Amino acid sequence: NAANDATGTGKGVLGDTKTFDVTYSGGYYYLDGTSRGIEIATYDAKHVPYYSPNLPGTLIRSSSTTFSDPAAVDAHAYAERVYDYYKNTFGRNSYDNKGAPIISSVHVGNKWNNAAWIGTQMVYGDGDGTTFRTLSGGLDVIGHELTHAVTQSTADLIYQGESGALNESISDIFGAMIDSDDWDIGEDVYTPGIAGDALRSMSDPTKYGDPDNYANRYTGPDDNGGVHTNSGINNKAAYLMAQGGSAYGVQVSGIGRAKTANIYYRALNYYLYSSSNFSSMRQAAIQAATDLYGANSAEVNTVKNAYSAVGVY
Ligand SMILES: O=C(NO)[C@]12CC[C@H](CC1)C2
Ligand SMILES: [Ca+2]
Ligand SMILES: [Zn+2]
Repeated sequence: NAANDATGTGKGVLGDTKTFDVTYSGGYYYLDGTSRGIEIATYDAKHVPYYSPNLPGTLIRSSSTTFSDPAAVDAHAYAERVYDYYKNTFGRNSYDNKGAPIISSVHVGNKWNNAAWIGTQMVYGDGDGTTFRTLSGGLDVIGHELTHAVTQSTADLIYQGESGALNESISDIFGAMIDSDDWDIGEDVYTPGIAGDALRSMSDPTKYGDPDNYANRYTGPDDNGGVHTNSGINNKAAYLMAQGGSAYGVQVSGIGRAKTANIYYRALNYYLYSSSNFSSMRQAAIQAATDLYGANSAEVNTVKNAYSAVGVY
């Protein structure tokens, strides 16, 4: 209850100090905040794998309000940031819009170069220190993972083929909207020894070998039919929608991040469905923009041009 609410503090993965909600009980402060009206709690998995029945692990506590585990500090503080984004931007109360608790486990697996939404909670690996540093250190990664939960609660896009690529792209789009200073994904945790690179680029997916046009999509079996690759096609469309630009001879005038986020959020909630493909993504975005801005609006025109620019009709 409010009486036990307290403010914790600690250094994150990149050495920055942040504060977050904790609860005091019996001589300890726990990474378990309830001041937002929902529970946000962070656990130490103690290296069990992401499929272990022992998840979430041990609720992280400290004998003072200072927390010394950077992975936990960022997982907890960034979960609050992502909750606040969805609540403040769209009025959405947690990933299910019904106030579901947001549970995260850090130190999952052994030097695991990954993070995931496992259907019930978020899990973060520590990385091997070369390919990744501990993955909760990226706000866009946490935004990406929690958006998988939002997608699961709305369109529930099937995680393979074109619907799977859209599932991945929706997570990248909102990860980039929340981590709002760039159009890269994972830059804060990817290859700590190499400056300036990222796992994926939305402004130029081809920079990291992902397609930026439907004609160049991957059609093989790997990675559930290339869900982390073909996401580049829709990521490029979203980038062009927000920032403007030209691709493959098509000019797009940008409508900004906020309107782009509104269009995708509305498409996700009302027009996308589990087997949506890229063509239905185009239609869903046009319909959402029509609802929001009018049939003959500049916004609708931009949506059409953005999808034409990436070869999606
Ligand atoms: O795209 C992803 N999951 O679907 C990633 C892979 C590395 C970052 C953490 C999780 C992004
Ligand atoms: Ca980023
Ligand atoms: Zn993902």
